[in-house]
Order: sequence, then C-alpha cells, then structure tokens
Amino acid sequence: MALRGPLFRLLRAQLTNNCQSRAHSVAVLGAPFSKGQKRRGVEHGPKAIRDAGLIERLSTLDYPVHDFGDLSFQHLEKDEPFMHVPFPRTVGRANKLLSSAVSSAVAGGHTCVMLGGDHSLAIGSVAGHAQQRPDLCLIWVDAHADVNTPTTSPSGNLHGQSVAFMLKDLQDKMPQLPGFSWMKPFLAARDLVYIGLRDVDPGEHIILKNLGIQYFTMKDIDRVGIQRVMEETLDHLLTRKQRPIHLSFDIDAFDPSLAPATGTPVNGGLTYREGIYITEEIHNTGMLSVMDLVEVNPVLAASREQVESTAGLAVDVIASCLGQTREGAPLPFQEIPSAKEDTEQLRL
Ligand SMILES: NC(=[NH2+])NCCC[C@H](N)C(=O)O
Ligand SMILES: [Mn+2]
Ligand SMILES: [Mn+2]
Repeated sequence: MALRGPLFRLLRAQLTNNCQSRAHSVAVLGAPFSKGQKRRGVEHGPKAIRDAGLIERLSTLDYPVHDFGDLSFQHLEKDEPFMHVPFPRTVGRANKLLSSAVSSAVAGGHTCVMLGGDHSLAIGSVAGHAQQRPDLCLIWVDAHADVNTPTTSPSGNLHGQSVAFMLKDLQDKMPQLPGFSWMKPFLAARDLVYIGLRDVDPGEHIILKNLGIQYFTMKDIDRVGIQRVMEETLDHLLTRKQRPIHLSFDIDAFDPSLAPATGTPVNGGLTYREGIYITEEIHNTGMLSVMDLVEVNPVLAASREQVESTAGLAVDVIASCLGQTREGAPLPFQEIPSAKEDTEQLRL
C-alpha cells in the first residue's frame, strides 16, 4: 500500500524531525562583553541565561550539548575613541576572538549558540560563521536595525553599528576603525532580513531604503501577521537555494513587559507568541546553523523576577530555535507507531 495523505505527512514530519535533531550537536559559547555600548551589566548575560536553565533545557531536546563556557575578553587600557565611537580596539579584538571561536564550532560540525553580551558581538559571530559558510543568510530580530555607520550613529555605540561592518554594499561608507583590520565585509544586502523594527535612526532608514534591504517593522507584523512575515522572510532568503541561516536575536525585539532587563528597551515589541513563532519557523527550515542571543542585562532589572523572566524568555527562544515545540516532542525513531496502529489512532 502506498503511503499518502495525513498519515504520510505525519511520518515524514517525524522522520525529518529525527534526522534534523540527530544531525547536529549544539555548541554553547558565552561572550561576556559589554564595550559595544556604555551601560554596565550586559557582560553578565551569559550567566543569567545559564542560571535560567539553558543547558538543562537543551539536553531535553535529544542533542548532544557541549557548553564551551565563556570566552575571556581583554579590556585594553589605551583605547581612545575613534570620532565619537568608544572602545574601538577593545570591541575589534573581542570580535576577532569570537569569530575564531564560532568558526571552529561550525567547522567542528556543531550548531552554535552564542550568548551575549551586547549586540556588537554579532560582528565576530557572523564573520566567523561566514568563514566556514560564505553562502549564509542573516535574520536579524531586533527593535533596532544596528546598521549605523560611525558617521550616522547618534550614540557612537558599536552595538548599533554591527550590520554596517558586515555589508559589502556599505564598504565605501565605512572608515577603517582601529581594531577591525582583521575583517572584511562579507554580506550582500539581499541576504539579510530584519524582523521587529520600531526604532530606526534617520541615517539607518536611508541605508535600508538605498540598499533595498528587506525588513518587517512591528507595524508590518500588525498589518499582515507574523505567519505572513515568516513566509516572506524565508521565501526571500531560501527560495533561490537552501543555505545556512544565521539568526541574530536581540532580546529587545520583545516588548519590554516581557524582556525588561535590557539596555535599550522600546515599547510596542513582539509578543511571546510572535517571538516563538519566528523561532519555530526557523527551526522548521532545518537550516539554522548559528544563533546569537544578545542584550540580556541583569543589572538593569528592577527585581529578581525581572531578571528571571528576561533570561527565561531567552532560554525559551533558544530552545524553540533548536526544536522545542508547542505540540510536544516528536517520538524517538523506534517508537513511531506502525502505519496500521497510527491509522486507527487517526480515526479515533
Ligand atoms: N543592539 C542594540 N540594542 N542597539 C541599540 C542601538 C540604538 C541606536 N540606534 C544607536 O545606534 O545607538
Ligand atoms: Mn535592539
Ligand atoms: Mn541589536
């Protein structure tokens, strides 16, 4: 008997899930770093996320999980600002170190989870990923576009400029910053999609429009819904070919009522369900290769509960990227019921 219809789809989904979850081990890499902005505390993000039970949660998902601990970053004493950009050499050096660590994790066959730290770390994380997978595409989930250049940046902070370092199309707008001679821009504007934007600086708006970057603001999500946004995102990035996804997830994409412990909160953010829908859809592509979870700052929380809810949300996002579902875990391969039993169950 040929297998067709809902039963076939169920079995295929279970087999795919099993193949996906067995194909990769997960490498967790902590990046306790805060010099991409001026507030203290975001360097404690990796500890807060681990304390919220990350490793335990990931080990329920049927992957080998390797926690590689935290990288150790140096703060350089002599690090004069470049224009109004603070700590350029410290940020450049930290990202160089992170890029080799991510590159090795990917080369070692792991799906890599980078815990920040501030969002300037995406420079090293995506660059290290691109060393191994030059064909990657980037999904940036954030209230902010982080695509300022040193000239357009209102704050000077490098966590608001990460994407500008990556884009080949912005090369002629980027001065050579001390600390960054190790990297060359590697990303085409068409290989990037933003989701969740609601605080975009004037210079960033011009860059998004001039380069024709695909982006979905919170207003777009209000208008068409998160399902359509994800369909369009994945069509845009994966239709021409299947390729590795880098997800850079800034916790401030969520509404501040859900993620209060962060440095640059903006009202009107993602709901819990929108955020988890994004990560479920990314997991379902089977193409997630590296993810960043950044900007959890326990020091800025008003209470212990706020630290726990923000870090707990980070754990939920990461677990959902790696296959935790809202419909229960897929059955292990051996326990898939026989076709006959299953047909009977479906009839019930
Ligand atoms: N990763 C972040 N939280 N970035 C916030 C950036 C805020 C502002 N656009 C700036 O460039 O300073
Ligand atoms: Mn942000
Ligand atoms: Mn950001």
